[in-house]
Amino acid sequence: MPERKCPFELILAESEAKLIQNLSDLVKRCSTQALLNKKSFTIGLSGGSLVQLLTKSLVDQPLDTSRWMFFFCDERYVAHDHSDSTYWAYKTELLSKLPSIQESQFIKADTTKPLDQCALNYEEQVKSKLGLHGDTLPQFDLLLLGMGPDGHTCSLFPEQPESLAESSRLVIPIRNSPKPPPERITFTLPLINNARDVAFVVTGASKANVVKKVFVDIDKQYPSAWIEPINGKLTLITDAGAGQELKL
Ligand SMILES: O=C1O[C@H](COP(=O)(O)O)[C@@H](O)[C@H](O)[C@H]1O
Repeated sequence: MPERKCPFELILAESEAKLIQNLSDLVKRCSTQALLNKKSFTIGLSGGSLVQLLTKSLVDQPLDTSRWMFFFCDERYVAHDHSDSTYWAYKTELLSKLPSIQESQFIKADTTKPLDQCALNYEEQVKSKLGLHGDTLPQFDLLLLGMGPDGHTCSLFPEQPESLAESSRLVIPIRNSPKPPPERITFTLPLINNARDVAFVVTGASKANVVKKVFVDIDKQYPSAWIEPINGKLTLITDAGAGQELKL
C-alpha cells in the first residue's frame, strides 16, 4: 500500500449526528489551538455539501467565533448573490443561522474583476490577511475540503492536470471546469498542503469507491489524492456510506 508522509486520521461516523459532532470537535480543536498564540483563526471553506454540514456543526455551540476569518478554498466566478456562488451559499445558510458571525469575517473573491485578476486579487488577500514571513507560504489553520464523485477537490479536476502542477501561484483561475459553472478560482496544492490541518468531509455511498481510491490506494489520477499537508495533519471525516469500502 502506498505510504502517506503526513499524520492521517480517519473518522468514520455512524450517523449524520455523529458526523456533525466530529466536525464540530475538529473545528473547535483547531480554533482553540490557533488562538492560543495568534490573534485570529483562519479557516478555508469549500462549497457543495459542506455548507449545510458545517452550519449544523456550529449552531447551538458555545463558541466564540469573533476572531475567526473565513476564506474560500475555491469559488465560482459568478456574482456574489448568484445561486452558484459558494459565498452566497454560506451567507444564506451559515450567516443566517449564526448571527454572531459578521459578514466582514468572510474574505470573498471579487468576481466583478476579470477572471485572472480575480484569482490574483484573492491570492493577494490571502497573503495580506495571513501574513508572509520571508519566503514562507501563508499557513491556514484549517482547510475544510469536499470531494466530488470524480475525485476533484476545491476546483482541481482530474481533466485538468496542469492545475495540479502549479508550483508558484497560490490561487489560480479555472476555465472550462467539467462541473458547472465553467469559470472558477481555486487554491493550489502549495497553499493547500501548507495548512496546519486539512480535513475532507465526504458523505454518500455514491462516493465510496473514490474514497477508497483516494485514501487507501492514494491513486494520483484523482486530485484529492495529492492532498498531503507537508507540516500538518490530514483528516477524513466520512459517513458509513462513503466509508463502506475503507479497510485501512
Ligand atoms: O464544485 C464543487 O464541488 C466540491 C464537492 O462538492 P460536494 O457537493 O460533492 O460535496 C466542493 O468541495 C467544491 O468546493 C465545489 O466548488
